Amino acid sequence: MSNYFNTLTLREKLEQLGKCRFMDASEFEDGVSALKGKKIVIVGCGAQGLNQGLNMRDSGLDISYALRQAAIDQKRQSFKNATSNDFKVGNYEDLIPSADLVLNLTPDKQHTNAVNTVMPLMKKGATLSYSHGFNIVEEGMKIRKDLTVIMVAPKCPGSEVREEYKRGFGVPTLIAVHPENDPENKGWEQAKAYAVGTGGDRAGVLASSFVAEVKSDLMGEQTILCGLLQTGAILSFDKMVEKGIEPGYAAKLIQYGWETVTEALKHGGITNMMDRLSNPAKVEAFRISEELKDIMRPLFQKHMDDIMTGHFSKTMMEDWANDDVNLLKWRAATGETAFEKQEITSDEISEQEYFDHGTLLVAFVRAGVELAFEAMTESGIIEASAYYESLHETPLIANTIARMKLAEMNRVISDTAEYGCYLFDHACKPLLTDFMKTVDTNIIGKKFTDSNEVDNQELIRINSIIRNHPVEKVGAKLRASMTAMKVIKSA
Ligand SMILES: NC(=O)C1=CN([C@@H]2O[C@H](COP(=O)(O)OP(=O)(O)OC[C@H]3O[C@@H](n4cnc5c(N)ncnc54)[C@H](OP(=O)(O)O)[C@@H]3O)[C@@H](O)[C@H]2O)C=CC1
Ligand SMILES: CC(=O)[C@](C)(O)C(=O)O
Ligand SMILES: [Mg+2]
Ligand SMILES: [Mg+2]
Repeated sequence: MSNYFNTLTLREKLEQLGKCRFMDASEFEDGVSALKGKKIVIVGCGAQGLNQGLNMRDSGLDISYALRQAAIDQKRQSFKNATSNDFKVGNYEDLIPSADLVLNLTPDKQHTNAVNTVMPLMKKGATLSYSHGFNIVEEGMKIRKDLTVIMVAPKCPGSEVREEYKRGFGVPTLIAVHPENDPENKGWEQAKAYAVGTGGDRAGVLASSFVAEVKSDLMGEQTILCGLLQTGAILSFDKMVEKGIEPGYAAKLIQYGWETVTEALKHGGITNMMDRLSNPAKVEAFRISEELKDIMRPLFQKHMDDIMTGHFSKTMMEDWANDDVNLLKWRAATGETAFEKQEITSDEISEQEYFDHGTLLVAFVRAGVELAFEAMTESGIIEASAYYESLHETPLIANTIARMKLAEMNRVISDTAEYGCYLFDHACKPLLTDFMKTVDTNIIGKKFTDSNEVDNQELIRINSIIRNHPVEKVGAKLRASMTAMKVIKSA
């Protein structure tokens, strides 16, 4: 097996990277009918497996779980997840041969192994599905020619896939059909029905490609979504403690601060998030975020380049082959950080105080979202995809930090995302050493200033730069269509 992306010609690479079409609601009018009555078997019952299955069953589909015999015998978490939710569970021999659609929702590092075990048992003409294209794109997995290969990739953690569905909504989703495996021309119909089953169609579906999904997904999770939130959390916490802010307060300001400031981002983009600051604090946050962008731009570009060349996946796969030595070491080290161990105060922090005392957090988010968006679009990823992978998903990841700090984020995201998150964090912290020396409690921990004096011309100039960034333009369009979909639903 070899890297599939690297076997493509430049023309083919650009064509695949540029696949991104926002699908119209009318394209989902057939609902789940292409999968109605079909036997859908999910392999793996973890973060995505359980939550996608719950949604699809509620949408009227026939779901069961194929688990490894050992997981059944030992009643492992996957077995408990499935049986406690009254799903039918069996081993591969029991369930795979009669499956019309097999959803491979095992961790990426297990895909080659899992697919090689499952594929010989699959009936002729069945469909194999992924929620992340790593195995196909980075490992070059070849699938039997009679099988259809599709992808339905929710742009968020598994826990939020379920929460959004229960709210009557869904999460933006990328769908794709592997061009090498669509012998009966049924891939798109099935992928669309699957996206309706998980509720994704209510939030927005992009007709994408395996290539575009993998390259953008890896970039988002390593940089703004997980990596930068981790780096920003640790550095901001340490700085506050060093400057005498009460540690319990500092930890709470970070744990819930990301969630609070990115909630404003979710509703009205960077413009609205920055507007929640006082005018002088906004001017300062803008200045700092410009500085942060200059410092971190080379690192964001390096992550994008290493993802494109296959260097990232090659080195991560070396760690897989080495029993995850680095992943496990880095996970343990994260658990030992002062931020992670600090108990938070029970004192209340008002919503506005998170902004007023968190100027630096806002600056980190603006810098990270814009840099990730810019690095992706400069490399051929289309804007809507880049928006979902940078701005849209940041609040969903911030929600996991609010629940139980970085440990919870790193537990819920995939192992692939977690590995890339640590990689970025370890490179980013030293880059910011000099910058952090300039940081004081006026931008993290306390209010920037009590005055509201500001230069009109300066404010106008800054507002215009913020509002005219391409992520704001595409964001306004995509958010408008999400609201529209919600309205249709409740009518
Ligand atoms: N985590 C997330 O939020 C997101 C994940 N994805 C993608 O979804 C896929 C699944 O990831 P995720 O949900 O994080 O995975 P998890 O680690 O949460 O779950 C993995 C499940 O697979 C089972 N499993 C592990 N190894 C094997 C194996 N060799 N053979 C069969 N089953 C195995 C485990 O059960 P047991 O060990 O008990 O057998 C467990 O139930 C990945 O492709 C990931 O990139 C996409 C978007 C977001
Ligand atoms: C949650 C998600 O979409 C990630 C970050 O891509 C992942 O967990 O792999
Ligand atoms: Mg993702
Ligand atoms: Mg991912």
